Amino acid sequence: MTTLIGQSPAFTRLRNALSMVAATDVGVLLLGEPGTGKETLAREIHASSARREGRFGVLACAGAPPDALDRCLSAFSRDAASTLYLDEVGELNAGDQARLLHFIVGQDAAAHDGSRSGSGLRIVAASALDLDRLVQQGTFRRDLYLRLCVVPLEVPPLRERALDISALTQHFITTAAARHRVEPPRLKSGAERLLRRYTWPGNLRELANLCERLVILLPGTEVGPENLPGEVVRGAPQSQNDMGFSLPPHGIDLNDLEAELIRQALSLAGGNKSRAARLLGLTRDTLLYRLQKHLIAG
Ligand SMILES: Nc1ncnc2c1ncn2[C@@H]1O[C@H](COP(=O)(O)OP(=O)(O)OP(=O)(O)O)[C@@H](O)[C@H]1O
Repeated sequence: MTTLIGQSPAFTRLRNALSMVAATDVGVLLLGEPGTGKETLAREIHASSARREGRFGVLACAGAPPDALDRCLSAFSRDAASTLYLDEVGELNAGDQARLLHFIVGQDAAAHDGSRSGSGLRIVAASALDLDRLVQQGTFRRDLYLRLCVVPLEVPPLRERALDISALTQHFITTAAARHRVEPPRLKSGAERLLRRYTWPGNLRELANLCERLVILLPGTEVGPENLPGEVVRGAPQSQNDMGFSLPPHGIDLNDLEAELIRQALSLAGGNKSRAARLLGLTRDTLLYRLQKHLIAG
């Protein structure tokens, strides 16, 4: 079982909510980007619940064979108390959505009228897609959504858990080194800083993969910034491109911006037109043409 790492405020809030829902049997919907730890959290709900002795099953709904849901539901509902994790539940086709709804409604009715003996099957669903939007678009049944989503839990992306990055990195390095039976590499402070600054679009999975790569390629050595992938070194900030400039939401006047950049280049180059042209990636002739166009005195 995975040791749950995380002390950041966002993760602590989630962990508290998790222990509250684990004590109940309500439907839980985990919402979060790929790789944020949804399956790990679903396993934690199961392991901290009264069902911990029962089975934990996983169905990846995206691309599942036509009868996979049916087979899972009947196999797991035979057990006394198990949990079924439905990953990417928004990918279920219309037929499977109807079957799942029918199963949940039947189970709830049996619990109410006392005709069910055991504790039934608990469904924990997860989605990286915005299920609410799928409901509005008519591709996901509202009645099923309401049954699955008694408690929705938002799983934060790693970029909102910067305080957890060092502990997670250590954890992934230590466990990968033990798995591969090698000495763990040690991170220099510059490398650690870059890992904390990066925005991790692939979330914990991307960090875990990088740690495993470092363990395999650099066992027992010191890891510096030069050993990290380019995107981590560059920082790849989400809202900015490689130029460090983003178009403001209200837009700009391109003509005015060009004139302003030319003035700044001339100022930086101390009035030297050839140097100013190089700063702007232009030939000297093109710069002269643009100086005339913007009526800028050279
Ligand atoms: N809190 C945590 N502490 C330590 N490791 C974690 C934690 N959460 C997730 N992990 C690890 O991070 C990796 C990704 O987690 P997981 O598979 O649960 O994410 P996911 O959101 O279900 O991914 P996907 O959406 O791609 O199915 C796994 O290696 C898992 O063991």
